[in-house]
Amino acid sequence: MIEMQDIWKTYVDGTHALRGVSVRIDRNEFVYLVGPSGAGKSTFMKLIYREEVPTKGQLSVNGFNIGKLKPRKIPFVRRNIGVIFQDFRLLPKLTVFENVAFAMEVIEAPKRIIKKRTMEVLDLVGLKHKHASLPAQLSGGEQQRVSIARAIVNNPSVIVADEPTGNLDPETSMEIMALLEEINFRGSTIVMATHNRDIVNSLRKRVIAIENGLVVRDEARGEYGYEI
Ligand SMILES: Nc1ncnc2c1ncn2[C@@H]1O[C@H](COP(=O)(O)OP(=O)(O)OP(=O)(O)O)[C@@H](O)[C@H]1O
Repeated sequence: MIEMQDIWKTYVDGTHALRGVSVRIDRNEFVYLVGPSGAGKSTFMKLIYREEVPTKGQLSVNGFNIGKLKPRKIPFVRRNIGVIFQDFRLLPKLTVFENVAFAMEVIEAPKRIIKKRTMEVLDLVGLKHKHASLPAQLSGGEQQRVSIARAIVNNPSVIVADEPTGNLDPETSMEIMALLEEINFRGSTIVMATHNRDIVNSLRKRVIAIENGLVVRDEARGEYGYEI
């Protein structure tokens, strides 16, 4: 569960990226975050995975008070949150298997379990047969599937996806969405920032619209609502 109460985020240069956001996202929800460029969507997500800390307000993720988190608790909170980016962010010199396994190595999982679980998630995203390939040998859609495998390998309760289909063609985007829906169906909460109006309007879910650092709309089974 994610709960924001009057969250402000002001960057060091004085930019108010969020100006009093209050929102509650329950376990197992699937939420689209929409809004114009610069509205504060990425900031909203960075606060959830604690890449940034709120300037003011209360933020709790899975029962942890993110603003007041002790440094030694940060890895524990992060391992319960999977992050997916528009540009995949795979390590270019590591194979598909190694990219995914790496996320388990950092939490010091036993080798045998790493091998089993990594192959299991590669199977889930349909890329078991490409485990020995390098990212550059894969298509964009395949690279995004590897990044999804990496995000889910530690079984996080929350998945944060920042424009996961931004670099993909419509057909590949739909395949990625099917995968995210499957992951949601298996029990993870998903928060996805997107500019993709076709996806939002066809796969209806809760829509939270942010403009100028404020939530301006929050609808169950909402629409994209912007022209571009
Ligand atoms: N590290 C930073 N330092 C200063 N200002 C920042 C920083 N990161 C973001 N901003 C500013 O905060 C505001 C919100 O940015 P954010 O990236 O959250 O928007 P966004 O809705 O994700 O935009 P986009 O759709 O273009 O990705 C913008 O004005 C942006 O320029």
